[in-house]
Amino acid sequence: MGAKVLPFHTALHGQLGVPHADKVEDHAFSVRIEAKRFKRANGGEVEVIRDLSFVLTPHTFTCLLGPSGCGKTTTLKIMLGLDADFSGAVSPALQRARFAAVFQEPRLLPWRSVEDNIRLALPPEMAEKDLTPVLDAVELNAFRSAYPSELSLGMARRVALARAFSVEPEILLLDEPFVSLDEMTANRLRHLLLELWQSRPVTVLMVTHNIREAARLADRLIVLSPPPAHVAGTTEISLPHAGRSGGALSHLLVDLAHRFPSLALE
Ligand SMILES: Nc1ncnc2c1ncn2[C@@H]1O[C@H](COP(=O)(O)OP(=O)(O)OP(=O)(O)O)[C@@H](O)[C@H]1O
Repeated sequence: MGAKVLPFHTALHGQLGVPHADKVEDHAFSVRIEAKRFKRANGGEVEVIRDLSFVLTPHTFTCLLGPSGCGKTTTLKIMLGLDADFSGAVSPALQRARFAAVFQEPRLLPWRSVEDNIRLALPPEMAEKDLTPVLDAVELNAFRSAYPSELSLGMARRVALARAFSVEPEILLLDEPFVSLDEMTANRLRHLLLELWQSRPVTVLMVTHNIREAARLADRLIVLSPPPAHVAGTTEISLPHAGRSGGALSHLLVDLAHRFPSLALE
């Protein structure tokens, strides 16, 4: 199955004041996984992904949803170049892009301060970068000299977000970054992510199980099938983010649950 080119999201580009690309194909980030298999301990193989293709339109916020074990993390790993053992291809634009990734575990070096954890991720040309704005954004300036053991999980996740944003990525991949946080902290971080995403052009792909989270953050959802995973459906969410609360959010969720019944069961 060939890569699908999905419609260019002109409304969002207008909203963010981002110049239109001449041709989507020049800039879009495409992923085509014809097959991904894992070896089993008994010597057999299991096919986790088959004919999974999607295109990320630049500067959009996409959520990747699907049943547990369908290959979402594996897809991110392939995109990050951490798993090359698959048949298919990712677009050259994707391979060239500056990446940042945020995982469930903040993955901070315990022997380094907050500031050093962020600074270590910077490319050489940004070595002297002023980190005050990004630390202000995550409200951690007062903790820039603190060590990870002195931080709560929510604070450590904020450091991970700040680290990801400080490298000024073209693509930000997030793998359930807010799971197992209390709802208030998770909401604060979602809001922060949205603000950071709106503050500069970055293409975001976030894996989540949380349909409510996806409905609040994404402007596009990609829903995967059970394994071997392929794209079961995609949908655009055009409702402005500021309006995604109360009755409007409930309507959106009902509509999504109707369109993708498997998500309602997650
Ligand atoms: N290194 C590995 N070796 C063998 N099997 C693996 C390996 N990594 C993942 N798998 C298998 O591949 C399948 C997909 O795993 P993956 O972590 O990508 O799923 P997921 O959709 O992210 O799951 P979840 O939503 O539960 O986090 C699972 O069945 C998993 O057991």
